[in-house]
Amino acid sequence: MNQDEMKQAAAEAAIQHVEDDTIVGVGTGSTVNFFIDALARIKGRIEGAVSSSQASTERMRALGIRVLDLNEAGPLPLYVDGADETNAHRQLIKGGGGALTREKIVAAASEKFVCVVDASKKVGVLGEFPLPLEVIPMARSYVAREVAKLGARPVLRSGFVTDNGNDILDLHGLSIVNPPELEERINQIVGVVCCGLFAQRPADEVIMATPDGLQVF
Ligand SMILES: O=C[C@H](O)[C@H](O)[C@H](O)COP(=O)(O)O
Repeated sequence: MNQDEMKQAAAEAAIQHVEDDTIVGVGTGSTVNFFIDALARIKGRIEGAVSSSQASTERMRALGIRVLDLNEAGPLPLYVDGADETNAHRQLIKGGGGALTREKIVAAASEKFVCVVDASKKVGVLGEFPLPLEVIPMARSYVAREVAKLGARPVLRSGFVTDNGNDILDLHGLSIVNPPELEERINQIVGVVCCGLFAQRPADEVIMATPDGLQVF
């Protein structure tokens, strides 16, 4: 199985969590794109979806999936999304595609967060993948100085603007031994819109595709 086949296997396995006549929260990225394709095949069974990015919205609309505003959808039973890294505690780094803020909002508004990944995403300690922060543009230098005090090497994602009109700082060089604590500290820095650590609210279930089959934890 190559990496794309593993992403597809994990994403398609998440379809079993989708219940009839519900609104599904949908994440962003190459793994979730396989989930969207699978969701399109059962679109007659669901009421619609809430999207976490412009990219996912466009893909779902092109496939005929009804996309609703989160403010009109109410609490969601299920959110399905990928991740850039996961540890054994289902704590995640997300935001490689820059969609972390809307992803965190939709995840928070959902009862169950199912994360779909291939085996390359599983790590012992989070932080090898640079941790994305969405920041208000006028605050980016201030935030960069503050996160440097935490041991990070912040790099501005050049030429990238989030769906919310903000910048992304990617934090290199972190070995995140206490993810909830770091998430809390970063959340307190003025100018940070969202931290790509999903640790205070980890995934409820990770479906990980490996060359030998699916693992669920
Ligand atoms: O902003 C992007 C999201 O957090 C994605 O879920 C994450 O980057 C994983 O994406 P992919 O499935 O393409 O590896």
